[in-house]
Amino acid sequence: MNIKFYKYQGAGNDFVLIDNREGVVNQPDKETVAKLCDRRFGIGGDGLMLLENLDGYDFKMVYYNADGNEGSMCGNGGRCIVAFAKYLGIIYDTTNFLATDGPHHAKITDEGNWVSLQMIDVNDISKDGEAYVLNTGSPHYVKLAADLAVKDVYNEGYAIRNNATYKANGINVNFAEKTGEGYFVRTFERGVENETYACGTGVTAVALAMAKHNGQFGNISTPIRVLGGDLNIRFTNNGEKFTNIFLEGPAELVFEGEIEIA
Ligand SMILES: N[C@H](CCC[C@H](N)C(=O)O)C(=O)O
Repeated sequence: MNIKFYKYQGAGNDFVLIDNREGVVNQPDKETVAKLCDRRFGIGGDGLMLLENLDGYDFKMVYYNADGNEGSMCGNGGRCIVAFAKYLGIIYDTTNFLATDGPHHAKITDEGNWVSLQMIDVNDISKDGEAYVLNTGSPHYVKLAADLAVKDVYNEGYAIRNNATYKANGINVNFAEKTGEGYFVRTFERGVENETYACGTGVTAVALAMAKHNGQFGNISTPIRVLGGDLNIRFTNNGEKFTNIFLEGPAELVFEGEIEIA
């Protein structure tokens, strides 16, 4: 059977999207997802998303990691599916949709390529040695690093993600380096099991962890550069919890086409 797909990217974090409002795809198996996301044998992407109908919301976001497993929340994917919903004419400039970690509110520009996505509130940030560990919809490990441009992110990230603490459930590993107003961040992603060009829940985790690290309170805005572009995170830290968290950045349709799935 041939299905129509749309390829999006947000700061170089790239996704295959399918309009599943009519149920063209029924819980795709692991092999099908992995093949669609394969850069040589398929379309290529860090993940696959289905946009589905859901009462009470504009749509539901169903997210799979590139390895075929259903993932936790994906921040850049969330921004891309908002741009997709606008492209399909489901929303105009604001939306409320449901993802695996709960309801999300987002705003999108008229041109449809800049999305501000509200993320879940965060109460707990724990420590693992010098690193910070927190859940921004997906689990993240955040560590400050020097000379990040030349760091071996694959091997160091792989070793942390597969150590005794994290091996069973996995974790996304972010390295952050202070630059000017903000940070430069590189991420090894669980479920892709490789470095990606950007990770939305990851840069959100970095911004929150660094506010804790630096003892910053009140309304904070943190610009973050990643391999695939620039993102911004706005939030409030009252000392006990982080609220009003918004992940902001580009989301673009790259191409669309048809592919045969079993
Ligand atoms: N790229 C995503 C994260 C995907 C989550 C996935 N790697 C997992 O932990 O299941 C983002 O922009 O937030």
